[in-house]
Amino acid sequence: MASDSAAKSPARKPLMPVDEAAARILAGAEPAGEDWIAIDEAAGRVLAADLVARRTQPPFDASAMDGYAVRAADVVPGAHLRRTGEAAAGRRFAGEVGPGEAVRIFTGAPVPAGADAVLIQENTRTLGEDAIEATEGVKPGANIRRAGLDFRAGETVLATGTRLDFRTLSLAAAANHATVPVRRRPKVAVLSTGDELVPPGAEPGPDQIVASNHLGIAALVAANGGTALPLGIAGDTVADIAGRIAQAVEGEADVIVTLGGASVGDHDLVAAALAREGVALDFWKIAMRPGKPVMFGRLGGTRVLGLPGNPVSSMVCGLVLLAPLVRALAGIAPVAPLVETGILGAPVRQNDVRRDYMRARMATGASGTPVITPIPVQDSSMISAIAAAGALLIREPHEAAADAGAPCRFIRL
Ligand SMILES: Nc1nc2c(c(=O)[nH]1)N[C@H]1C(S)=C(S)[C@@H](COP(=O)(O)OP(=O)(O)OC[C@H]3O[C@@H](n4cnc5c(N)ncnc54)[C@H](O)[C@@H]3O)O[C@H]1N2
Ligand code: MOO
Repeated sequence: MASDSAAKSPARKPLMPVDEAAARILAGAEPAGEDWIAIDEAAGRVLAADLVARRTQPPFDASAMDGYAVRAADVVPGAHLRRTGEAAAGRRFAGEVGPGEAVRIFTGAPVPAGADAVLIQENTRTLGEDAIEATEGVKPGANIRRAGLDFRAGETVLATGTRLDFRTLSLAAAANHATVPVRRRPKVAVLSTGDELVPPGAEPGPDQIVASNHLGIAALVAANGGTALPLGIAGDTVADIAGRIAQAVEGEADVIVTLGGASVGDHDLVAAALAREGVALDFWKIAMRPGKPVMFGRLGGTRVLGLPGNPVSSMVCGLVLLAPLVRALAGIAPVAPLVETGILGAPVRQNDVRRDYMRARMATGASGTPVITPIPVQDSSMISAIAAAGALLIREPHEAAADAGAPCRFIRL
């Protein structure tokens, strides 16, 4: 954009780099508070303390296969063994396996005393009710999971800061925790602004559109460990916007996100409303495209992030600036989105003063390298384009023109 060129307006203060804005937003952000919750409710939560195993797993030497618990020394091809009982998962064989004996055993059952191997049933033949013939030998220890193979009582199985996902939640449960200490979820109040907005499903007037940004932002907040609190849609008046911000502060939101009204038009009133509520702006406008008019300030312990209303601007700012903050407050590492490298699938022009996050298609090249091709129209109103994009191609301020095949950096969507 020509108006961004420092050369054409030498007196203008340079825009703040995205990384500095992100660092200011994150300054001092750390997880606060802890809840004890039932393990059934804990998926997606973050441990606030180390978890120590409350039992040993497996708690006994257990069979890994269906077959016969035997003394390995007895078992050679053709050996006949007396079948003396049965051990199933949950129901052990109380006796001992003596010389020339075999106990029918199933996967997960405790291995009876006296046995030192499990002969799989495929390597046996049944000789009536009470005897079997081995068709193969077996090595001592074969098909036995030793007690404590997985973990032992008293051992730290999960460290503070671990997010309970499908793997770690299972481990916490197996270690016999019915309740777990987790970090409090940061509360993120989300306010849409604009007279033109109606909620999805409503009947918009001729000059109105359907508000969508708040739902995308709420989904992003939830995915990154926070709880989104809806503040509804404020009309374009300072009083309405300020009133809802006051409500969020009263509700002890950790973060307030406003959507729209961030620019310089007569109806862009978020900055004025924030000022009325006593929010000191740390910055307003940064070297980012989309997302230039983003603003940030604090009111006591509450951080206030004003995102631009253009849907793609709000989503990209959400991903690059808001999600890291939510993750830091939730105690989830790493906070920043992963930046990967690939090659360009089409030439790109020399960039201007703003770091660009271009909506792009992602394909896989011959050697498995990601090939990133920016889509032709980069208008920040196009929700369908970002919904279809596979990546955001990152172009640094003033980055030189580059041809297809040149290395590039991107964030996978
Ligand atoms: N003279 C200038 N005009 C603009 C500048 C500038 O530097 N000088 N910056 C442009 C840029 S860049 C952006 S981004 C936008 C940001 O504007 P606002 O944050 O004030 O956003 P609005 O005007 O409220 O809305 C923009 C656009 O997005 C629609 N919108 C708003 N909220 C929602 C929502 N919750 N869900 C869906 N769509 C929403 C709104 O209807 C508008 O169409 O300013 C440029 N202007
Ligand atoms: O920054 Mo605006 O977000 O370019 O459309």
